[in-house]
Amino acid sequence: MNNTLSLTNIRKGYNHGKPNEVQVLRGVDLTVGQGEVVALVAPSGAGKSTLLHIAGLLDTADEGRVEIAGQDVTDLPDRKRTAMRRADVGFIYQFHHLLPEFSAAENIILPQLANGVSQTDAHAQAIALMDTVGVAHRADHRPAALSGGEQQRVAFCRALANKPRLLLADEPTGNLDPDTSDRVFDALMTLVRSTGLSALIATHNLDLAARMDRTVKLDAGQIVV
Ligand SMILES: Nc1ncnc2c1ncn2[C@@H]1O[C@H](COP(=O)(O)OP(=O)(O)OP(=O)(O)O)[C@@H](O)[C@H]1O
Repeated sequence: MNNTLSLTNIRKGYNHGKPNEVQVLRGVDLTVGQGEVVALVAPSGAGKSTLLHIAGLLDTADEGRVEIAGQDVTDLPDRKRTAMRRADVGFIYQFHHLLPEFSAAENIILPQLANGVSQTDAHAQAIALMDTVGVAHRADHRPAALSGGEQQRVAFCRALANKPRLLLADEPTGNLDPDTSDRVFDALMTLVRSTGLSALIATHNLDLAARMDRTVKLDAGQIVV
């Protein structure tokens, strides 16, 4: 069976004026199997955001191969990369980035409408997802009226709204106090498990990492055991 994500020998540098002065990723090999939830643990500045952006087709590597669901997407033209990102990848960041002028439900409905889903179906999907993470009763409230934990739960629902194959999360509960982080992480895992999604979740928190299927460590630009 194909892996949902396969990264092979990924290299990425930033110039800072000189050719490749900063080598952030130095030959990363990483896979995420179907339905597998992998923790990505890395010291600050190790390149985990860079790696997630390359895996999610938001950035390109200097070298190496990126495959999503068995398809080599390394050299796809921009238009196809964008289409694949929209259809197949869900992103969650440390900060929710919800649209402030729309309600919680609308924030989850809008990306579905952009993907051609009907208003009725998009609304039903939004409520079902919010129900799974315990925020359905906040559907009509704007983000500013929600707690930090509720805002992040809504952001999880938005990331999953278009039924991606792969979820990429960059410190998804890193902005919350420890108790809230724990509960919100539980909600995320419930959502991920209920959809059978494959996920790569970056965290500094080793307790959270231990609740995933497997942990990979990124250090000095490579995956270390
Ligand atoms: N666009 C860029 N131009 C130049 N250098 C960059 C760029 N983006 C990232 N870097 C550098 O690459 C390194 C890795 O950055 P990245 O954001 O991937 O790390 P990170 O592991 O996610 O860090 P943190 O945990 O602190 O968010 C850092 O040294 C950063 O300064």
